[in-house]
Amino acid sequence: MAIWLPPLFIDRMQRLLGDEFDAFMKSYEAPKYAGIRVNTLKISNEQFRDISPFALRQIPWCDTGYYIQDDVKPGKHPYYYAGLYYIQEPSAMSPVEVLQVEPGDRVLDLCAAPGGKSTQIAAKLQGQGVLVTNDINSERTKALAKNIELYGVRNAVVLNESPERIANVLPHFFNKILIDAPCSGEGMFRKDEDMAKQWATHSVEKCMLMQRDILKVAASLLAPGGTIVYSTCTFSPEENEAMIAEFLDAHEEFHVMPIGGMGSFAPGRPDWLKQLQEEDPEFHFSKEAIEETAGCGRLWPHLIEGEGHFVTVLKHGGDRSEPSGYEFIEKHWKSNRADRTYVREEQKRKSGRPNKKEKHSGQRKDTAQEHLESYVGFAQQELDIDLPGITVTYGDHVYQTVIDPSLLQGLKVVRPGFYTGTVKNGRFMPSHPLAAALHPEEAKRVLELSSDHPEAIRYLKGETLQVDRDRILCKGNAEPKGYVLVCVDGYAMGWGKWLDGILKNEYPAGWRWMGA
Ligand SMILES: C[S@@+](CC[C@H](N)C(=O)[O-])C[C@H]1O[C@@H](n2cnc3c(N)ncnc32)[C@H](O)[C@@H]1O
Repeated sequence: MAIWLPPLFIDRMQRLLGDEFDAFMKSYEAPKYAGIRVNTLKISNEQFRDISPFALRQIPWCDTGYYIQDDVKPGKHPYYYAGLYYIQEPSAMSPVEVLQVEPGDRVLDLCAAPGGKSTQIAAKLQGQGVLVTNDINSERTKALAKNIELYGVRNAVVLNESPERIANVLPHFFNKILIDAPCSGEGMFRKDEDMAKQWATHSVEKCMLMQRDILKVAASLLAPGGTIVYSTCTFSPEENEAMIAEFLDAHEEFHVMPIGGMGSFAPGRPDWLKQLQEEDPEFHFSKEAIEETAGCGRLWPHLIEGEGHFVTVLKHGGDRSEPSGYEFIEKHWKSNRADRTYVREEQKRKSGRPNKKEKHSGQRKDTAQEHLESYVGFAQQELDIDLPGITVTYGDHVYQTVIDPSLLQGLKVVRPGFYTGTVKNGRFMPSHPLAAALHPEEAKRVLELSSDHPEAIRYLKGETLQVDRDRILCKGNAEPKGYVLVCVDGYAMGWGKWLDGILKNEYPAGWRWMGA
């Protein structure tokens, strides 16, 4: 056998799988599958297939997902830095596919870090609607925010919260919710041997407690007629079918929308639930709930080309015409906003909360207003772009947001919206996420680099480049001097500032190309 597996896990799988066990064990000798998913916020699926530096083979359950050879390094190409694709394990692409996100949806990704599935949801939204992406682990939300920004997402809010606290402020707000639950990770042992070693610590029992709590709250976040997708990357029935049956018994208005037995999804295992119930008095499910779990979907490493996954679509039977929490909130927001701009005044001192003197003199409000004006001036002069939502300032930072900022008060907000830039000494400095989200036709000045030329990597390493005036493509009557959107083969990577034949590099230090 190629990798070490916990003996207790082997015993359990043998008992559960019976005749299938040998084929299952053989899958651990097969190589793991590598995948990338095209980021259609930046490039169409067809265009990417035309320019892909790697040989691509379609993943059956995801239109924009492709197997790549295990020996290529997709993280070492300028297209990765331009956010053209996300490197993702093939089976991990399935939960968002079955959530069936449409432009305009209000989607919550409750356990989102580092953001693979959030970037997939954002691509499906195509900039329309709302994505609230959350993780309870503050360290992991840093990677989540970075991925949202690298992939050019304009309509997301990033939170670092418990599901309960989100439900307190946004009850019944979302029409689609993804719970990619923390789990014991049994399906990832082939991909990541450390997961096998840590299996005892991330025990099935501990994970069940977290999953149960998260599922319990999710129902109060969903609008009538909405959909919850629950997924794990583990095999144990306790974390999968048992969680679903328990949820169904507690929420009679929900049903499983069957996917098991369709396409690549093997059916759920109601027989395993019956067995659990017989062996352990802690488990008790209704007959109906047990039967419904046949509609859950399982991806098995010995049946498909990918790792182990469990996916279930839970549909709320409520009438879609019933007003959702979102409709109440939206009405309140519309009646309370005079124009498209909003000044957030009661921020903490560090990020701009007014001190007593400012509050009474109105000085803080003036500063925020000035920041807004300097952003609007920049946008009018330098961009050709129409962003959804409203502009807000948090201290010196300017964001565009699609959610009423007053709703987020009291929550730990990592990004209140799309971070467009910072105002320093009265001047608006565009952010890197703004550049990453732009298409060349939305910027006044563009420099095109080629992925075949070393200049592209030199730019990504943070080097200053010598660039002749005639290489800066200017729109209308713009002059080459100023902020330039630096692109690779037509796709934005970041900013540079051009003056007299020199392009000052604005690519942020923490994002740069490392190594050769
Ligand atoms: C399987 S990972 C998510 C992977 C992510 N969906 C992706 O595709 O990149 C599970 C995540 O759940 C988070 N988590 C654990 N308990 C949570 C809770 N109660 N509320 C929200 N997130 C939680 C963990 O910090 C972890 O990042």
